[in-house]
Amino acid sequence: MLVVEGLTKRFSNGKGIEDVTFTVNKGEVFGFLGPNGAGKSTTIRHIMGFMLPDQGYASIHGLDVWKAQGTVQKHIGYLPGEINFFDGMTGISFLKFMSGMQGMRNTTKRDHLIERLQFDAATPIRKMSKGMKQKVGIVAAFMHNPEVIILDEPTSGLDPLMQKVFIDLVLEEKAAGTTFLMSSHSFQEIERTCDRAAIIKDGRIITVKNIHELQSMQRKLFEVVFANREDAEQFAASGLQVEAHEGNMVRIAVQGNYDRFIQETGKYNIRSMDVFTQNLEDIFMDYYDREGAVQ
Ligand SMILES: Nc1ncnc2c1ncn2[C@@H]1O[C@H](COP(=O)(O)OP(=O)(O)OP(=O)(O)O)[C@@H](O)[C@H]1O
Repeated sequence: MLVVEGLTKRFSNGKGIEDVTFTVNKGEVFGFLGPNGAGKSTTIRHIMGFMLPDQGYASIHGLDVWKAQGTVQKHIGYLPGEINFFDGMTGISFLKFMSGMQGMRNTTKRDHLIERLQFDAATPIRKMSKGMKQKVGIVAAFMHNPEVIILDEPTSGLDPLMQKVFIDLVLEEKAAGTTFLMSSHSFQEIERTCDRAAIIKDGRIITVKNIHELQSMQRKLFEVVFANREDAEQFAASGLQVEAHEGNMVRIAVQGNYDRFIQETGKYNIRSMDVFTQNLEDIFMDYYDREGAVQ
């Protein structure tokens, strides 16, 4: 459905993207992950046909996004990373304007989305918070039932409840066969929605992983408090990866395989247990540190 092949753009400051290549199949949700400045938005702007690459191309439905910009954009819903709407409009007047551009008359889906995202669309955009603007942008990207939806950090500015609503929306559209490309810093969002994800750093794709591989890259820290000190000591000496040990508390790092951790904890009387999950940035950094060179 979406093909990105050798996409290269060098800005005059030496930054940009280099030989970015991946494909997204119909009905797939494809994540695009990487630290700030890695090249996610630049790649997405090329896919939208807003920028002419120095080399390579992107195509949707077999149509080159640059050459067939007008046709291709009819199939796409797009949420930009930085939303600059027409400040003079209200949310609803902006959405009506966008529907007009898309030649869309049926407003059922638009109204349904506004209801799901719970915001007052009559508010002037200049008075909207970042989260509210983000909601307007999400409605604009979804409301015309596009075949492909491209989202640049869709949940930045949304509270946890709305992030969940957004995830549900993506899953519903995915079930209906919509194809997604989504850049994100949120592991939960990627984990809950994506089939595969590309990791980009310094303008280059480092790797493309399926969601299970990605999950196995995630390290979790378990902070276990034992009923007595001796148990804590024995547990800490059991060969698991101990990050900290103080009195009755032992903090263990687990990556991928939980079996041994569960076996060991099962032997003792435990008073409490907390789990801390690594965020995406930490996973990238760990990954780059370990892998070093580009794969
Ligand atoms: N028009 C431009 N002119 C010059 N440099 C640019 C331009 N657009 C982007 N860059 C640079 O290219 C690199 C990639 O930027 P890009 O916005 O694609 O990163 P990103 O992965 O989307 O980051 P973030 O997570 O912060 O949104 C950055 O170093 C950025 O400063």
